[in-house]
Amino acid sequence: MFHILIADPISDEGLDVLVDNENITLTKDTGLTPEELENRIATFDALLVRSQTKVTRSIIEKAKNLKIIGRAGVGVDNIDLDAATENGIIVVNAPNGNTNSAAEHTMAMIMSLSRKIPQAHSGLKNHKWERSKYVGVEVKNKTLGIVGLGRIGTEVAYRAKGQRMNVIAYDPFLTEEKAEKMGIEYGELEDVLNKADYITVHTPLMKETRHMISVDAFRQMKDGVHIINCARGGIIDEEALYDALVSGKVAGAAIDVLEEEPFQDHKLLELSQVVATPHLGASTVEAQENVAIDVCHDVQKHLTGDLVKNPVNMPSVPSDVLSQIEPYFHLAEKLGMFLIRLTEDVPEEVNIYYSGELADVKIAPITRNAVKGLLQRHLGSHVNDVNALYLAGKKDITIHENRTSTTEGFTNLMTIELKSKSGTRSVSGTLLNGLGARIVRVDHYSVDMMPHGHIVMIHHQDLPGVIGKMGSLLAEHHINIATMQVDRSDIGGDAIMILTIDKNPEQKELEALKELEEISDVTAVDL
Ligand SMILES: NC(=O)C1=CN([C@@H]2O[C@H](COP(=O)(O)OP(=O)(O)OC[C@H]3O[C@@H](n4cnc5c(N)ncnc54)[C@H](O)[C@@H]3O)[C@@H](O)[C@H]2O)C=CC1
Ligand SMILES: O=C(O)C(=O)COP(=O)(O)O
Repeated sequence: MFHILIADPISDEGLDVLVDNENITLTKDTGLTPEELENRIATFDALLVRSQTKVTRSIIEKAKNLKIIGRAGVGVDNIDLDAATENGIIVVNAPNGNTNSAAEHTMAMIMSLSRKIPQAHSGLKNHKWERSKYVGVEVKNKTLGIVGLGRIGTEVAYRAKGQRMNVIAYDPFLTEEKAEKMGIEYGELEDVLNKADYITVHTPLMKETRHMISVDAFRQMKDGVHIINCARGGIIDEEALYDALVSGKVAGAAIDVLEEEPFQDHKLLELSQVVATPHLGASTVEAQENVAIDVCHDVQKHLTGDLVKNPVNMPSVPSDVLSQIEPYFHLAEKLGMFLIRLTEDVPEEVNIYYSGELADVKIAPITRNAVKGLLQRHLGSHVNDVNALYLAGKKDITIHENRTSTTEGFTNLMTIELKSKSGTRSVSGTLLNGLGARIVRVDHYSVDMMPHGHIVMIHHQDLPGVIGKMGSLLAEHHINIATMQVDRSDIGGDAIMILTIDKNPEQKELEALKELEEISDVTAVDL
């Protein structure tokens, strides 16, 4: 049974996705204080939030059962992503569902600011007919500067063009060609600041964007510029904005978000040239349904073992690519689990070679599964796809991915090589069409075994009678051999025997095998 805590208001249309699942229980408890959330979180498998709940490191560290945090919206600046990743908790968001609403809200703010609609409305409500006080400006032929031309910025650009505005945009991923195609001007941040009559920000809030609109940025702007922030508080330095408004450098500002929310008492709100809404960019019936449905689908997928569509702390995999690579996840994990048993030394370096069909697919998710398998021996079930690479880094294990053309006759081949102080061990595996996963090579020995069950790997000397002795010894211990593979380097030289047996061997049984003089090493692996 999975327990989901809904800590912010999430649309019922989305929750319906989860309600029908008999393995899921939903607990709605919105408005918890950080301390209350910290005290409650331990029993939950999933947490659903919007922007209001701050999911801090201390909450995450108390969340011993938490597997997924779902953000019904775009911005994840309220979630400590590093802490989530370190603790193997996947974070998913709903990046597409509120784009339109946020863009429409931005346009509404631009128009409100230009025509002083909120101020005039509030005058009338106070029984004041003050037509001359609320003379506005047209937006037609004015230049809108967009900082951050992602989903929302792009939609704002198209709408502004519909209002006959000129648009100039800055985004690290915007090229001159793309700008030209969109019929907008391409600029650096400086150009946007210099040329725009209206400046609207649509970047995420991150280290790089915190206070990107600062005293210095305001200095570069035209006198009488209008500022709009429907993205995140903190992108604009609020002190600098206040001063620029008071000095008249900025004619007006429209604010949907501020650094500290809720913000009913902020000094910016005391200025008549500021119009504000309480973080309403995504607050439409449509957007809330969209984001809730998207995020609930992902939460359900993750809890039932499927891959999610919108991971934030892991690269996402398009579904057509996923269908190609998912069959390899199991093989990769088993190869990692097998290989780590072949050394008692601290792993230092892992090289993963992908060849044949595998050389042409997206390999990063397969690598994560291989590393997960490798680390599980020492780190236990705490390791998962989300934190495998992070934990490997923490243990100073370097991971290299390589694509090669050496297929050794297989249509696909994956080899993992593990380096430690005592040397290099390796294992290769393939997916046989219709027959599933096989381990086909261990170090330089060829084998053909299913990566499944109780496996005993024996290094011995290639002499007549060794196999018989081993068989008799196992029989004495009532151990039945299910499959056996043997390979050797040369006649009478080193040889390898891989057995699958019907039960987990006890230590004393392994010790008994080691006592046979022709045997140099015995390793048991449970896959
Ligand atoms: N007020 C509200 O209710 C809402 C606010 N938002 C906010 O809007 C933000 C943008 O949302 P989307 O457009 O969906 O995200 P997005 O990821 O599609 O777009 C963000 C864009 O910012 C650009 N960017 C990043 N760093 C930059 C920098 N230093 N300078 C210029 N551009 C930079 C990125 O390249 C990207 O194109 C979200 O992060 C969220 O915080 C989103 C929805 C509703
Ligand atoms: O999606 C976003 O980033 C938003 O800012 C919307 O926030 P909300 O879900 O309305 O609290």
